[in-house]
Amino acid sequence: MPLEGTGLGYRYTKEHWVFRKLDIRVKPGEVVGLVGPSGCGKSTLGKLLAGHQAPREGSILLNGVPVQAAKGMPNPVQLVLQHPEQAVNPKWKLGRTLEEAGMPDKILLRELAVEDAWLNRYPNELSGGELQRICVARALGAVPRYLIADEMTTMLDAITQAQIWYTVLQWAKQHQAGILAVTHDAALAGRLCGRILNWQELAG
Ligand SMILES: Nc1ncnc2c1ncn2[C@@H]1O[C@H](COP(=O)(O)OP(=O)(O)OP(=O)(O)O)[C@@H](O)[C@H]1O
Repeated sequence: MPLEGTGLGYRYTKEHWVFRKLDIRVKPGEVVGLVGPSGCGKSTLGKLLAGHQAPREGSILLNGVPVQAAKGMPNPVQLVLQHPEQAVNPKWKLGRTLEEAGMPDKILLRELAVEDAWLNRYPNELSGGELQRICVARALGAVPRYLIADEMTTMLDAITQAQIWYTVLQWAKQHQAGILAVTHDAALAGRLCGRILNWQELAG
């Protein structure tokens, strides 16, 4: 069940293509790092792969068919962003946010050190690291085939970063899910990933 982008092109304005003719393939169970300079288009690519934006050119296929969620089901390609406060509804208590994609099981919540009391709070009542644990729980609770982790732990302290990645990698292994980790941190990518893609090679 590979996730495959072929001949991808995207532009925000008429004049400027962020990238064109980009090919990328991630296999089930693979942990792939994507590194490249600021502004080159990594986050844009992540949004395309997760279906948040449609490519202007090219196709994105999951197991040979266009990526789409079955009716009433969460997207099989989940995206976790760097800033969790931008990814949740500020007016919803976090229990509601978590339930939206299907309540993650208790073991996963415990492994991510999500406390029950947080579910009864609003996003602005948690720290960035606590809120990011909720966002990771929500993404994995959707039981995705692929996780796009876009600078997922960049803003967090080293211990929280390590805890979150440990849980995510264990989960991915158990579920044979693929991961694309977008990061500036080549050392982190080296520790986590079985394969590293350099933007320059990818975008030609
Ligand atoms: N909504 C938008 N409207 C116009 N241009 C945008 C928009 N979002 C991103 N861009 C531009 O598209 C290019 C790629 O942005 P993107 O966020 O994908 O890069 P990135 O590689 O993820 O960068 P960084 O590593 O700094 O997060 C940049 O030149 C950026 O300014």
